[in-house]
Amino acid sequence: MAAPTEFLTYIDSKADAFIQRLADAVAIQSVSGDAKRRGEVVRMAHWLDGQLKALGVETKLVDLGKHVMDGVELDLPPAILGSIGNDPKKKTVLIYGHFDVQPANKSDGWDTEPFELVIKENGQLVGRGSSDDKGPILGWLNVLEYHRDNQKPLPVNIKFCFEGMEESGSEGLDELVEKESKAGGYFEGVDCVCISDNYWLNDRTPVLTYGLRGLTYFKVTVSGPGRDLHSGVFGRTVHEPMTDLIHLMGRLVDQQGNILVPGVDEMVPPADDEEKAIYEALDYSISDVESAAGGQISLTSNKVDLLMGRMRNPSLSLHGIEGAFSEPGAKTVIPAKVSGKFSIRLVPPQTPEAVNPLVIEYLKSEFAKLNTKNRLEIEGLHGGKPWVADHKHWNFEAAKRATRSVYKQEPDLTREGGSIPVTLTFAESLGVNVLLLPMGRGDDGAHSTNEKLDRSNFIEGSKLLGSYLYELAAISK
Ligand SMILES: NCC(=O)N[C@@H](Cc1c[nH]cn1)C(=O)O
Ligand SMILES: [Zn+2]
Ligand SMILES: [Zn+2]
Repeated sequence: MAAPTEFLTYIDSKADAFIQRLADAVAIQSVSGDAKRRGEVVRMAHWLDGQLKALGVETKLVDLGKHVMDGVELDLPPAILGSIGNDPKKKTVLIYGHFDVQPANKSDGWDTEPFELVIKENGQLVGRGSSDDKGPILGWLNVLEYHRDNQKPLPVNIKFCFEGMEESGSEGLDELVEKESKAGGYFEGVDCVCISDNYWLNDRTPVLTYGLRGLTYFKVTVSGPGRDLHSGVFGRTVHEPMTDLIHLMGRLVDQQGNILVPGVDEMVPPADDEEKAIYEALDYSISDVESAAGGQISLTSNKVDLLMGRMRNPSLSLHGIEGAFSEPGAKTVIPAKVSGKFSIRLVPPQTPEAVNPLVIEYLKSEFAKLNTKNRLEIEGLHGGKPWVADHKHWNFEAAKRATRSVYKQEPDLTREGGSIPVTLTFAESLGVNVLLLPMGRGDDGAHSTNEKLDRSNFIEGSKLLGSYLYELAAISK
């Protein structure tokens, strides 16, 4: 059953108001990884809660307790649970999204202020969180607004689960999901789950996503001197922490992306011809990755190898060094304590539990080879397992039908290189199918500078989310 035509025209007619609401959401600097902005994440939770209530959703804010970040104890932002519709004859879908965002500062290289949504002439809506994940969350609100304004019943019952810590390890959420998935819990009766929090492969073909990579994130600290030192006084006189750390970081991954930690790449069985044919059929090219990356830097010119690198192979990325001199100028310092940050994206059968001991043992043995008198500390910051779903399930079929009706295109079926750790928790705790139904394009620049969501993806994407609910209602289980 396609969505009513008046729903589609309503979404078009309200486009400017919907974009203004996105601007209001982007203006709240809900950076979960920045202790100083924790109040903004909480403010975002209250803003979203108010929006949901105004649209007829019964909500509750759930206190997730406290956690320690960078040595400071902080209150976790509340999760929002919501419910609208309770008709036993209708299916119940659980919708997840996150209202926190990655850090962003204009000085990182943004052309405009990251927390002021800019509407560009080419239709791009530029601002932190526009695509990841405020735009998609607001897409669901746009759907609710049509039903409220036109006094139309929703075709399905909806439960919502929105969190404010996804970009920082989803602290506290697994426990909540596990608890509420039990008999008598908030999620009782849920038939399927839908998450809109990833991206198309390119800028033209919609996708449905049935896999995510897992993640394990490390902080490796090398320290020795009692304070920062003058390199003219102490250079070639003491063991320098930065020299040791750079050596360790340089021993993790090679220039072709091969992971040098023994046993990590080897855990993953090679793809056979049948699996390679799946990647060959996807609408993707080397120029898609290079234009999205903003440079001619792809690791290979073989499309299948490139897609396997993103979707079904693990990867190790170096993210940064805390404590290193990073200001403009030429300070001649020997930093006393430096912490390298890196993470590994995991694929089945890898798990953080299986991979972490290999990484820790390797770092220790490489450090021992340095014969340094400095100290090494290794911390696992957060992690999550990879997830793969059955894409032949009726939940995916409903999304396929909705994609055909809104975009007049057949969606590609993809596995995503990123991670949404709670996805597997939903799948395992509820025992139902989980679908990823992205709104944004592959070149949106999520986590990067000048993150954007195209106006057409926001508007057509809102139609897609609504149409999916109608197709879900109509499809046989
Ligand atoms: N849109 C999903 C997403 O961006 N997820 C993050 C999760 C994460 C983990 N640690 C920091 N962020 C991702 O990087 O994949
Ligand atoms: Zn996200
Ligand atoms: Zn993200």
